[in-house]
Amino acid sequence: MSGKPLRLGIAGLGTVGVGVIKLLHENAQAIAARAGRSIEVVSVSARSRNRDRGVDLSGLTWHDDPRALAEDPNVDVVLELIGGAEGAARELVEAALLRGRDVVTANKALLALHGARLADMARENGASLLFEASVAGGIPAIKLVREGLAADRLLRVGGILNGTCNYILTAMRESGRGFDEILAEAQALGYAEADPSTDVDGWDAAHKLAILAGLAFGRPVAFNTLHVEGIRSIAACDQAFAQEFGYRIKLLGTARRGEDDAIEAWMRPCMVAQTAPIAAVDGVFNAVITEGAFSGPMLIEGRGAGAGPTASAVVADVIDLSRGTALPVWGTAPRPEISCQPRASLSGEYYLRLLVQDRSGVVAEIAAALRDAGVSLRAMSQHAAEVGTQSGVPLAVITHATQESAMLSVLTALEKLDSVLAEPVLMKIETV
Ligand SMILES: NC(=O)C1=CN([C@@H]2O[C@H](COP(=O)(O)OP(=O)(O)OC[C@H]3O[C@@H](n4cnc5c(N)ncnc54)[C@H](OP(=O)(O)O)[C@@H]3O)[C@@H](O)[C@H]2O)C=CC1
Ligand SMILES: N[C@@H](CCO)C(=O)O
Repeated sequence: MSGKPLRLGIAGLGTVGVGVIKLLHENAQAIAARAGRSIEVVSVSARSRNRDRGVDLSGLTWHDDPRALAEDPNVDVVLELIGGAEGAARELVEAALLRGRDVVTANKALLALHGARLADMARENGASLLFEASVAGGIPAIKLVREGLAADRLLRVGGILNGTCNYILTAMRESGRGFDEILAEAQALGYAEADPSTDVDGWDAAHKLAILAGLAFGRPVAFNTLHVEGIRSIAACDQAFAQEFGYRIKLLGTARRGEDDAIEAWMRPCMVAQTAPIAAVDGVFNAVITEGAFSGPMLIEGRGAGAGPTASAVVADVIDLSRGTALPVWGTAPRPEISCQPRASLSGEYYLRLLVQDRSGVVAEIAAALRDAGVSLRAMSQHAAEVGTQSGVPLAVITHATQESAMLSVLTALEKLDSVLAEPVLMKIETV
């Protein structure tokens, strides 16, 4: 074991930052044995200096400005655990990389939006940038794709990448209650943020998918070309229809390699068969799926968030740096960003749910809209009006395989019908 410790500067002392300090303390011996030397925290930064964080910070250098960690001569590795694609987090990471200093981060927004530029900065300055904790918390998703499957030609990556959404969808299904009620419960339990939009509107999961896709296909994807939908529109009746048709609803992300290496990538609520392995991934758990031309399909399930799982991934990156095993950011020499194919080019079976007037001729109007777009029906069901709701009944159809462009035409036609009382809900039926 080397006599010289590896010295860390930690910016951000919230859930993850404090989790890292606790893990380094509680598992110090095993970590030092694996890293080949001891790992020491020497400097820290957060907003509020006086907050009791439940860990002993005495003897550590405190920086009010996290960017000072990039220049602190006693720091070997900077840990960015602040969060956010812009502001202090981005400034710190860029400042550290520009000085050739190695960085470990858990920040998926930063990587998804600025990964291409950060990879260039890391390469140009001989620094490493590691981010295992940014995707699916404690699941070693990045190592799986970048290292374990390095020899394969990946055809698909994705999975369930947001624990808050998976918790909400699971609780809705199990209890029959609506989205708003379960969201409030998730907030009370500390799963969802006070402003839950990053989670429930799909952005957090989409950031993670973009990172996985970048690693799988050896180049960053242009994040603004990903199709992103959240789960706010899912109602109790959708859960009931899903059950009836033999499906479960999951916020699912997929990035798929198409012909000529074009990339299809989306994050959206989907129907998956009740018998599919991913349908059984419930509650706050995440699952990462890969499919390689040589390795075939794979699914890993685990805790995608929380202090312990996330700190475990952060410290694994630190151990890699200590061992000298860090790799290029996207696993290969940097290549330019690639755009995802437009939504209209997708295809598959679809679930379409409407709230419609309960009168003669309505089903014929809807069937005509589907017929005009060349969409064939596989199944249809109508439920009684929910007690206490306004007039209108939920009606759902399952289509045979079709182009998404055809389903978008159907939506346009339905907008013009007086019999359709609310915005339709369209979900892809995904075979995983
Ligand atoms: N929580 C989780 O389960 C997971 C989180 N992540 C990622 O890890 C990162 C950290 O998340 P988490 O620990 O939950 O976040 P928290 O909100 O719990 O902590 C953020 C920390 O950053 C500090 N901070 C905020 N702004 C500044 C600033 N301008 N200057 C200095 N310090 C600042 C805060 O200081 P103060 O405490 O003084 O307010 C706080 O200590 C994020 O990128 C997140 O996406 C990834 C996987 C899972
Ligand atoms: N908010 C995320 C955890 C951080 O990645 C989730 O619910 O999965």
